[in-house]
Amino acid sequence: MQIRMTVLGPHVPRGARGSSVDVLVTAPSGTPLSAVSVGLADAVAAAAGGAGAGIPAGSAVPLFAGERALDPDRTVLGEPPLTDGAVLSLGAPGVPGEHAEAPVRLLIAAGPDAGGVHLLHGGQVRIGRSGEAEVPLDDPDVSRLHCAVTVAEDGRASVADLGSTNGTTVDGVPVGERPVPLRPGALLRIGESVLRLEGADTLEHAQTPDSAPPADGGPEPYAAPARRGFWSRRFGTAPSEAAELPRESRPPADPAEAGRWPDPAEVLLAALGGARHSSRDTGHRDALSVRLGTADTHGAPEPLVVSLREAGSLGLAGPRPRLTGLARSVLAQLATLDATDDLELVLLAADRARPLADRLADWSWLGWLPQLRPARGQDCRLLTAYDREQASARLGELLRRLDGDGGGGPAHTVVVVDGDVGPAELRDAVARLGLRGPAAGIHLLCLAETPSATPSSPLTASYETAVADTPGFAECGAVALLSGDVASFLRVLWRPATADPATGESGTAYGTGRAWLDGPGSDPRATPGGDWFAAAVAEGRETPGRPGVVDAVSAAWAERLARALAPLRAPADGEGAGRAPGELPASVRLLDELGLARATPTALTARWADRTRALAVFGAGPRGPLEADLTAEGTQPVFVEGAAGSGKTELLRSLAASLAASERPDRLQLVLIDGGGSERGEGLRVCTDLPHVSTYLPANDPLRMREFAQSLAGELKRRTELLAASRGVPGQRGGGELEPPPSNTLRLRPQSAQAVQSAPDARDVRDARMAQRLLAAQPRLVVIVDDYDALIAPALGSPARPAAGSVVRALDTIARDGGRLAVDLIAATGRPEQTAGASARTRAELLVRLGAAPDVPPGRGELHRPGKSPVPFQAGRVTGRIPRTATARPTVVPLEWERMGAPPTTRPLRELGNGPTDLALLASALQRAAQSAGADVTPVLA
Ligand SMILES: Nc1ncnc2c1ncn2[C@@H]1O[C@H](COP(=O)(O)OP(=O)(O)OP(=O)(O)O)[C@@H](O)[C@H]1O
Repeated sequence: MQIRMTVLGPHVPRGARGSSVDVLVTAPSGTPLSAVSVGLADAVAAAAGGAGAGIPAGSAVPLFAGERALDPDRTVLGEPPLTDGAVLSLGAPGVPGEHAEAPVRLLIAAGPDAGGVHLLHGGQVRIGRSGEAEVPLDDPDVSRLHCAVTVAEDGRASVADLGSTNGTTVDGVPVGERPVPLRPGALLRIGESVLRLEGADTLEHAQTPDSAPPADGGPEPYAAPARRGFWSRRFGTAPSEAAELPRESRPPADPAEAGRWPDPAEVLLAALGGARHSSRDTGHRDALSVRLGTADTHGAPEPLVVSLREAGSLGLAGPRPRLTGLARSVLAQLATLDATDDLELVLLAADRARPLADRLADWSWLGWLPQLRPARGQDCRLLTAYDREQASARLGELLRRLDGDGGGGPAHTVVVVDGDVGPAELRDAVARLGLRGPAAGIHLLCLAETPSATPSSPLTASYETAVADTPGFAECGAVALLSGDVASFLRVLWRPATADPATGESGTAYGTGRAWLDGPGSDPRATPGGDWFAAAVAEGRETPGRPGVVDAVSAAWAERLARALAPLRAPADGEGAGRAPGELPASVRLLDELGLARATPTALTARWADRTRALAVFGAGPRGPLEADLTAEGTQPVFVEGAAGSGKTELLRSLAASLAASERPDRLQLVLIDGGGSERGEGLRVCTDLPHVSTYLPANDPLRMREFAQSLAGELKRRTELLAASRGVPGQRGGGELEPPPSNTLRLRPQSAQAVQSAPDARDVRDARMAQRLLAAQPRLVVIVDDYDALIAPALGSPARPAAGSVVRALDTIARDGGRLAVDLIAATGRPEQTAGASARTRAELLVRLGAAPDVPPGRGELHRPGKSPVPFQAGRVTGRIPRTATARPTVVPLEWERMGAPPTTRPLRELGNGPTDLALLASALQRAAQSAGADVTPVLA
């Protein structure tokens, strides 16, 4: 399990360098905070430049979530408040959280510093540009101390101007220095900002019956309505048909539409509400639609909306930081309002013209969003690119989808292209995505740094600069250009829609857009570049006809929103909805699939006590570990087919290891056979340290092979006779009352271990109950055979040749009768044509095909069962060498956002070629567990 969180250092002013660190915690689920608290403290100390940062030494490092002290032994990683995106403070309580009981909230609904939600507890708050203001507002047209809002004890609010330069209005009526009432819902305008009060009664009203408590229940004490409630309040049930969005958004005439385009503050509240899904799924009429700002229509703000589905791609141009503020608002809306599982976000921020630190400051907040996690098997930890290599990887993944390699995964992808991407081939790749992407559900959000459009720098200049500097900008079907002295205005322009030459219809914009974008010349008006734009400006075709005020939000706002969304995970697939094979990991550790990342003797003893079964774990399946209980009916023989190098031997080792982890060695024994002898490398010999292995037979020596075959046949016979005896000899007391075993298994429990220690020859057992007890006490025997084909058809001159037949015959008996006798067979073949007629194959209940598809990693396979559809899986790996630290204890490593887009193989957890293998770790832990359990092994076979 991996959790990303932020740890704030003690007594360091917020924002000071090194005062906080983002970390990635890797630990088995259920790990208490105490196991990582020292690691967290070390990470903070390292970020602050070593010791002396006021961090208490030793293990007793107090940690807080907000003001709340966390009990290190009772707070568990992965559970609230220790979920993805959490913020902890070290040594001292953190900043107190806002209190949900506040009677009134002040929302910054629109403007260049939109999104703020301020809880008013009563008394006066001053609003202004100054740091002195209780509600600071980064709006250049707002005075330093602009106006004051006072909440009386009865919850009623009033507002007064504080002698501002540009004045204050409430619902269009100017406000002087004498306080006037400010009712919930009334619009308070100062500078370019719109503020709105929500009273306690509005809040209660907003709570709908399906509101869920916040997902983290932790340090964010907002009383926001849950997201589901939020949407149902506005839309009722989600419209399922995609209706066309009006190209020019009009003020909603229908009051039911009033909340259709939530302002940034409402978006934040929706995110903090923490419900799992928004109802804006792919079929929703407003899916992928975003509000960019507001135009003033008779004093009422009218949303400026662009649908990415209609525009294909959207270009934003203007000076920073307003440009980034607008882009954040757009992305926050998509991440919050569109269904999490339907949307994927990708960031390309590899423009070397800007220092990496600036790019990280702009974008690291995105890293917390669940929509940036790779869900289509992309080779990275986040869908981000901060350098050319990562940009090339991201673009490659996206372009492959244009070529039909869709895979499973989210329906829509929005790619943020922040400035240039570098070499010509990458620029071309972005342009291709801009042209063909929308038809495949891939939309660009192109950001270009340009001067603000002013009388001295016309719109066309902004557009030309944007097209020249940011690839993909020329392909955008709609562009929003920031304008005005301080870039607090914006203009939205659309490319002219043209009829589809094929049908003559003007369908959705990207449909028609594609027609003319794909081939310049297919429409005479559609010349690439700025001609359409110049024409639009000349014709005054901006939409709407006058500038609006931009919605821009701060980095802190965006990070807060993203952290709130971080713990949202895709829900489990519905029954029968398997994951596409491409989504399986390229490699998995068996220990992770076993839930035994820390293979300690205690954990193993607990596992043995917990499951007295023979659990064979194949690896990672579409919905968690793929496993089979060999004591259940219809699970053996297990037969594995696969070409050389497909991972057969490793799979057999994993099966052996998982069986050993599921049952005590005195109750389950492993018999291992390398059918190709010992010349073929390590084979199954590496498993012989597992205390369960009673026999290892490399097929080299005919003498040993014959002895083995005899002893195996003898054991099978003994068990067959015991079984017959246990079913009772007619006429004998008690015999007739016996029930047959419930399945093909011997599940009977031994009543006394002593009774079976002196196990007499089965023929001497005359009493059925005694026979039953004896049978139940027989250890289960699992025979695992690699290179079975080499036994069936030994090479000419092979030393195994004279004796192979006797071994094969004994194995045939197991394939036929083993289930009843608690003897199981697992066999693998590299030459399926040689083994097609073998009983193990013809009777196989579980058939594994490894490497069935081309170009799959070793260990990728499918499990076939008669009459069922095959299940894809990635076999567990046990002979990988992983640094001991990774397996033995949880780790805390600083998060390097700029490296999250690189292939995960470069992370410190990769196999290093030193340290013990997982198999060796497991074997030694099993030995110790067996010792302390007193589980002596008396090999069943001679
Ligand atoms: N599940 C796995 N995950 C990662 N790597 C694997 C996995 N299984 C096998 N490999 C790697 O693939 C290579 C081949 O594996 P293995 O020897 O198990 O294949 P095989 O099918 O038994 O081949 P052969 O028939 O030649 O013996 C080895 O280098 C192994 O480390």
